[in-house]
Amino acid sequence: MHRSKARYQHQWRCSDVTFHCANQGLCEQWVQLINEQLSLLSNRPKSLLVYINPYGGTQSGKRIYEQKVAPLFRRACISTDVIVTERANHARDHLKTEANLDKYDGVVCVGGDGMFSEVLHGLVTRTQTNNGVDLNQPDTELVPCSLRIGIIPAGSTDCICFATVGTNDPVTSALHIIVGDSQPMDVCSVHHNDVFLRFSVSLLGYGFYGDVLTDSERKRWLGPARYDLSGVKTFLSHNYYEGTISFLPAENNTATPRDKLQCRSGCCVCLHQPSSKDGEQWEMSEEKENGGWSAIRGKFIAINAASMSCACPRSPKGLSPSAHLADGTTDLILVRKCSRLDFFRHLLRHTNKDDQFDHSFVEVHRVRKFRFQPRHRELLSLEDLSESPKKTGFSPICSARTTCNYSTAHSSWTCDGELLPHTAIQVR
Ligand SMILES: Nc1ncnc2c1ncn2[C@@H]1O[C@H](COP(=O)(O)OP(=O)(O)OP(=O)(O)O)[C@@H](O)[C@H]1O
Repeated sequence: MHRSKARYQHQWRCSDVTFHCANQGLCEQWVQLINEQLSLLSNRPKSLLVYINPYGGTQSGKRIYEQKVAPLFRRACISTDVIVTERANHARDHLKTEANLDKYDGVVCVGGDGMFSEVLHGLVTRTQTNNGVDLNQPDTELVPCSLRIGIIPAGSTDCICFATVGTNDPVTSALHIIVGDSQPMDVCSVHHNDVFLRFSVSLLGYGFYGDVLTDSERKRWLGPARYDLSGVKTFLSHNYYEGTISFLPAENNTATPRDKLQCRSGCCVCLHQPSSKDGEQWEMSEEKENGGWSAIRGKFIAINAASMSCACPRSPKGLSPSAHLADGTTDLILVRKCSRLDFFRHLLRHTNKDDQFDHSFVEVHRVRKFRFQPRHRELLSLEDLSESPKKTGFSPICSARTTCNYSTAHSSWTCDGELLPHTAIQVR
């Protein structure tokens, strides 16, 4: 009841307003004047490139676009080029190399968070390539993209749409796109040594969420229900992982992850953060803070970095309810080894009003950068493997001892719903 009410508050609907006038000449003047005024609104897009993932969520992306969104774009006189993707990474590769971006005012993705991530990677990579920026340099300054990305939700979780628009509703998103609304968003770059891995805008999760994703990938045929099944299985496995997490706190930031502020469009915390235009200032303040790195070594059930609240219909507050969309920080949440019951109590707080960080085994830091180093090297030798697997409870049934040890010494990082190939990462 409460949830649907909250979601309804953010829903937009089209409505018709009829003006009456007996004089046809005057009517025509009105129409001409309204059209002239609309064409002066430069933030409204006139031409869009649309990618539809026909297999996202319940496989209804094409129908959603054709029935709910295309008619609105037509009424708003927006011209579109529509590409229905034929394979994973089709949209990313097309944007990276082929798409004639000068033709468009924005790119729209019809799908879930994975589809958004594809479009983000395509656009950001293309912009860096065009400007000669080497993504493998972890400290390089990225050139901002000139095109905006619109999301028409048609995936399983649609967390990025929910966290930015407040609801997962294709009509609301289409109307925001039509009127030219925009919301800046932090983008984290993730490196392994000096190799660029991926960008992240929502959740980087090691341990619990990494394990849920790893398991759910094997159950894709189940559709969105796979997350529930894998969630229960991972919860019962109750694994923990050892490693060292180092981070650079966002010291000058006035807001904290435990204040009750919720970031919304026009948020004053985000508005007062250095923008990419102030890049030089930013670099200088980072230089000064270089000594300010902290390190925590321990056994963790979950390490989560939330660059936005990560709210979704199931968890309306998200993993970090007060995380900001565009303040240049991410909220690093460390859940240390604890009992299964305690971890359950922590998870439950994602769905109710209680402070989810108010547990002795949970800590949260607002950071600008962090690094993670697993205790065991990624390619383990047989000697390393002789150490006992780190488990607190049920062990998966497993015949090859070496495989068991390797898989229990490491989790994987989920990066906005994609698995990373390395566990030792640097994030900025
Ligand atoms: N034509 C296609 N065939 C197969 N996979 C595709 C195709 N187009 C895109 N994909 C891939 O499908 C994956 C999932 O898509 P998407 O994010 O749209 O849905 P989802 O996973 O159901 O939703 P969410 O990410 O919100 O949980 C993406 O990683 C994307 O790269």
